Amino acid sequence: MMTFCIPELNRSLEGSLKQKIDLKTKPIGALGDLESLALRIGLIQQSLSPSLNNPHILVFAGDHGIAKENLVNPYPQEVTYQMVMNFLEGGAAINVFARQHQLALEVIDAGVNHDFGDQPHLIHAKIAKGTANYLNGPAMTLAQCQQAMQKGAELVDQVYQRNCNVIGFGEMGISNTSSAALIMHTIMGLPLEDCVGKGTGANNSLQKTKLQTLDKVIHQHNRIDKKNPIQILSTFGGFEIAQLCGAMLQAASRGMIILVDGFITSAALLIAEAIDAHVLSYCIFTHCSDEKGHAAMLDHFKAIPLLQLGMRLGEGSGAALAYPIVASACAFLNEMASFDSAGVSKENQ
Ligand SMILES: O=C(O)c1ccc[n+]([C@@H]2O[C@H](COP(=O)([O-])O)[C@@H](O)[C@H]2O)c1
Ligand SMILES: Cc1cc2nc[nH]c2cc1C
Repeated sequence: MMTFCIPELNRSLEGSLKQKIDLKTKPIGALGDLESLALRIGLIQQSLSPSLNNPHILVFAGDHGIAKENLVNPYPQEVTYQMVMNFLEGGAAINVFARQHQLALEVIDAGVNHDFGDQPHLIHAKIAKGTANYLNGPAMTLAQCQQAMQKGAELVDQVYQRNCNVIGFGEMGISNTSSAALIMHTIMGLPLEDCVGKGTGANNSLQKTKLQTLDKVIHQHNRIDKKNPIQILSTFGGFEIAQLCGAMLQAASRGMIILVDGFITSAALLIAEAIDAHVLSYCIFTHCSDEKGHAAMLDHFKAIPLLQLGMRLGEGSGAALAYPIVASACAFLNEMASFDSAGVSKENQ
């Protein structure tokens, strides 16, 4: 069993960071949420002059046994590997946004049901060619789950060793909104219908079948221990979700800034939080996805997302889009003049 050691956020610089922010040439609080963002970045890095180094987006891809039945997913399973090829060729939304904002992008085969052969730019971390169908039993064994978490952690360490201190996580996996909904329902205890949404675009009829199918899955696994996050992850998870979970825990252990994307990455974070709640201190919630359930998840994390654009794509797209805002928070803290340095008068009330 792997262990993570996430340091509790040291708040000793909070007062001086707040003072530095308040002394910038602006009315108190006028940079709104950018100010709390700057404070969070300073606390994570334990610095009054933080810096964002070698930002990365890691996209984990995996397939799901349930997808073959077409009961929960509008798109067929092969779209997962086809989109991985698209990522490698540079044509997906995440490629465009990562290029635009100069973010390094890594694509990981966590468990896609395809032989990619020799793809030099793909990170080969396949646990198996897709999970088992959770209608019949757990999606993966405990050993596979731990192996996946370990692999996710190792990949973060490799990026950390390249001097990266800010990392966004994305995913690709047909049917993974179903895994995320099952995890959300089990951990948060909300009714299943509040957790199940349209995913890639289920129509009303498919959404009904999706809900009925996932209700069956919940009944099938009604003896699950709701206090055992690894059991929940191995029962409902995808390999990409398990790698994300290990990756997030390791990133927090290394004191990195974590950019959380949408519904599925947030479900991975629910598991990570249940393993070590300190992980949340290192997270920046980049956007509120349009997927039903994400807003409630963000409330659970007490998160104020940076963006709300009605997006429900995944791939880390929200994290990439929000990166310039995070960079601006860091930049104003470092570069803005203070009232004293610029000779501007302070308020007189
Ligand atoms: O990130 C999100 O909030 C999000 C919301 C809906 C769908 N997705 C993406 O859509 C895929 C899963 O959708 P589905 O309908 O096959 O469960 C998967 O590849 C996700 O990246 C992602
Ligand atoms: C085309 C397509 C692109 C995606 N990117 C993330 N999930 C996706 C699902 C589909 C179907």
